[in-house]
Amino acid sequence: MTPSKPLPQDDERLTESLRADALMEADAGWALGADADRDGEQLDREDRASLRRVDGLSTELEDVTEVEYRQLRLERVVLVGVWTSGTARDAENSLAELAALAETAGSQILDGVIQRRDKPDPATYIGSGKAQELRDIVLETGADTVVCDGELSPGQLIHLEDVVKVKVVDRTALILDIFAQHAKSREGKAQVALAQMQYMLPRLRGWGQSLSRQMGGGGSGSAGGGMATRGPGETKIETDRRRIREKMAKMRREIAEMKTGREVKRQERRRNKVPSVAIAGYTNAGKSSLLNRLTGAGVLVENALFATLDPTVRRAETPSGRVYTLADTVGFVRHLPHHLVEAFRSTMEEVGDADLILHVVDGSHPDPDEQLISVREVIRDVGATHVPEIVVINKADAADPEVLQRLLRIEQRAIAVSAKTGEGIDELLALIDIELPRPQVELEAVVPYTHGGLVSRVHAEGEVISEEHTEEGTLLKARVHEELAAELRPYVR
Ligand SMILES: Nc1nc2c(ncn2[C@@H]2O[C@H](COP(=O)(O)OP(=O)(O)OP(=O)(O)O)[C@@H](O)[C@H]2O)c(=O)[nH]1
Ligand SMILES: [Mg+2]
Repeated sequence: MTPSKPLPQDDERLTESLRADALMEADAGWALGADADRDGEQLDREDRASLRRVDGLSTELEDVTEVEYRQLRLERVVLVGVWTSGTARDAENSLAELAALAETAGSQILDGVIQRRDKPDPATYIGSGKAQELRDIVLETGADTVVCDGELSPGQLIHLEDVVKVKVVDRTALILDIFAQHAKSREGKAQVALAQMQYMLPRLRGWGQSLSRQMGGGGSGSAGGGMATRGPGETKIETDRRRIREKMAKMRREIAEMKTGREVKRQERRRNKVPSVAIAGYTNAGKSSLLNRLTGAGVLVENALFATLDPTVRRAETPSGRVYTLADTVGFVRHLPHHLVEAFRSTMEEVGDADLILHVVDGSHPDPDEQLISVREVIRDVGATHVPEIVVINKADAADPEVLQRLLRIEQRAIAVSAKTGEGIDELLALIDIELPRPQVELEAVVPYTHGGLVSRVHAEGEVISEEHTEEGTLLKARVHEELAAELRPYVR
């Protein structure tokens, strides 16, 4: 057993952190030789542990709130999962996903452990005995952070931190951090910042300390300084809470305004009767790749989770020439922090408004069924179950053919494609054409050549059955929406 040295007391901390800079150099040198003397003497090991710990202390542990609030700057992490139900494989998949999330956030994974329990320990999440073992792993690997695969209560975070003596973060904080790194639009950033504040609020008590520094920055990039000073009799924590609440209220108002702008655009699209298709699916399933493949649009594709955090809407055309909009959406993930489900409702709402959902699933993933289930849960949450769905099993080039066959059998309307190679894309385009709502009015009209614009609109917004150039004008047989039908009325035969 590795002897675990007690965490330095607060008064020691100052001295330690003063020493930290000087030790950094020595530490770097040590790291290179770390593996070589892994089996060295006990004392040596203890030394290593204390060096590592100081390293972590320099900013991380003391300023845990600040770090958490912006960017976690996770570097060397150990993952911990509590396996309460399902098979061992489920638990492993969940931890593998946590690893992908942590990597996306920019960290190096040193180790991962799963603890079998009926339910998470209310005090330390994994139980105090296991927490001690975890402390040993932290020491052995030189990790500076432990990432737990779940949402921990503020108390659990603190207790576990006390035992493992490095920063402990949970899945929620991790996802929030990734979202903060990836959000691009003003609205996206504001939503993430709001979700982060919501997450922070109940966790202030435990982490106590000063919040004033972090209030200056944050995901929103809001103005710092000039914060109200503490009123008489108000404790630091109360002031901090009040500030956060005020800021949250302001942010909610701003988000509401931004939402109105987006709503207007959506209304416009609806008035123009342009059918809309929403691409939804688990994160990293290949939604953006599919959008690019279907429209030739240059949307960011990345082998990282949550590459897309802002809705992208593109114009597309069916093989028969019908125009529709295609919207890329935020990827879903299991245990999406509920603050975020709320915050990202806007993108999801787009899904509920769509005429058709392309539900993209990664056919090469170890458990695509689970992905389908969790995405459908979200679809249900945002009240979009009435929208017809095509299950697009992507990455057919990399998937196990048997898995593809099985999914195609169980899903009613499903198609296997590869956004990478283009396999199945033509069939998908044809399927979209079939599934998109058809314009209601069928008519035959002779449009004078002076009204060429109207003919183009019939092509774009309706469905041309036949077209002929006659002496009086263009003879069109077409299906169009009511508004266009009204405009064509003078020329109807
Ligand atoms: N082999 C293979 N890889 C693919 C295919 N489609 C996408 N990928 C890869 O999968 C990764 C994720 O693709 P994205 O299009 O960014 O996925 P996304 O669903 O938009 O992901 P988020 O926006 O992060 O939720 C990238 O590395 C792609 O190159 C495919 O058909 N085959
Ligand atoms: Mg994407």
